[in-house]
Amino acid sequence: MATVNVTLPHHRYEVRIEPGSLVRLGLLVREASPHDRAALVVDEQIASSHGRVAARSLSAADYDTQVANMPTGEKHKTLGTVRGLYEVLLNARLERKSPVVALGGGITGDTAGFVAATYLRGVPLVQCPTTLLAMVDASVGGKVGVNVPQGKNLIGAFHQPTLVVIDPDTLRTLPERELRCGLAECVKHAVIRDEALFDWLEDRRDDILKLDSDTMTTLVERNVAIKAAVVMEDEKEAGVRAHLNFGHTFAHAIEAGTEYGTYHHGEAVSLGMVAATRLAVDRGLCRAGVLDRLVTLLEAVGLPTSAEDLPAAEKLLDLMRSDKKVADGRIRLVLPTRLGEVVIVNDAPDEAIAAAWGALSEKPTD
Ligand SMILES: NC(=O)c1ccc[n+]([C@@H]2O[C@H](COP(=O)([O-])OP(=O)(O)OC[C@H]3O[C@@H](n4cnc5c(N)ncnc54)[C@H](O)[C@@H]3O)[C@@H](O)[C@H]2O)c1
Ligand SMILES: O=C(O)C(=O)C[C@@H](O)[C@H](O)[C@H](O)COP(=O)(O)O
Ligand SMILES: [Zn+2]
Repeated sequence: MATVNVTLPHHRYEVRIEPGSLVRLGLLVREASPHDRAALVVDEQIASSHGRVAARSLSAADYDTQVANMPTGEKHKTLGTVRGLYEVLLNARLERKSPVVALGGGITGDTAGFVAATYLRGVPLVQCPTTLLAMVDASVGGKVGVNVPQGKNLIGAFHQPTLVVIDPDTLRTLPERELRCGLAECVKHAVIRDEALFDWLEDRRDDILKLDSDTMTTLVERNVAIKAAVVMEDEKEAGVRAHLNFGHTFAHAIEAGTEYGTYHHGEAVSLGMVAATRLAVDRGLCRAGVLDRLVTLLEAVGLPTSAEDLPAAEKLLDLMRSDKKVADGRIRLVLPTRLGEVVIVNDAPDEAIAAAWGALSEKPTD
């Protein structure tokens, strides 16, 4: 069992990483957020499996638990879903001290988290991630929110959890496509902060894809530590937290530009990191060898590095202008200078960004 502490100016919480801990969820929630009632928001896909274990555990810890199913998929990370969840909480008369427990991937965590941030102006949130992506990234750091047609996560809040409970054993039921998506954010962490993690991912990728238990726990621990460190340095993205957005200005444009239906977030991030790194190479910010190693690793774990079905570059550029990092109308991009280090640039010409989009759409040559 490992615990990563997240200490912020006005709040602190534990990220508990322990195989088999889902059965003890109720007791862990009671320690962090005692009350007689709780809401369990669960991804409908896992409601009858992990959801049942979590609901039993909460009841055994004396929570009167209101279970709300969250529809699966990025298309449902909307204000419409939020409204439905508000109804459940209101009808159950949940109070200010009643925790909302989010069980599922990042889509459940972000949506239920936004509900927790706004219901009664804010109630305790417990993140219980069941995808690799949500374990290593989405469950930590307090970004919650939903998508709109204009862009990803454009409506949201910062609402830090009271507790994060990670049971890596829940990954055993995760489809392989989703495991690969989680690895995209792990590669991102390695590129922005930790060259040694990049080496380790190159070495251990087969153990990871086989879900070797010790390897998975180490993978989650190392990535949570990076995410927590960045968030502790800059909780509300006034500065370095933007580094966690490496690849995301491109990724979010892909997701919105394809109506949130074609690419999963991790896949879009994979494409986005390739585009951003190619731009960095073109602008002389980093060596071509970095791009080569990045593409090789992403492909080795089965993530996309090119896409022929993207919308036109003008549409994607337009979507990039809705990014939350835009300042004074300028697109701000996180670009690598070497493995383990990135910089923020705001002077990449549209033509250079369009060229990076164009290169992404080119068929790779053997
Ligand atoms: N808040 C943040 O800091 C942050 C960080 C990264 C990503 N995100 C957001 O997270 C979302 C992506 O999250 P995701 O990749 O977890 O997607 P997701 O929530 O859609 O989960 C992926 C799929 O796995 C299924 N699933 C979940 N757990 C399972 C399990 N244990 N066994 C079997 N199936 C399971 C789900 O039903 C879904 O089909 C995006 O909306 C992204 O914007 C947020
Ligand atoms: O926590 C952060 O900060 C991140 O940027 C993590 C990202 O992986 C995540 O996708 C996040 O939701 C993107 O942030 P956004 O502010 O661009 O929506
Ligand atoms: Zn992300």
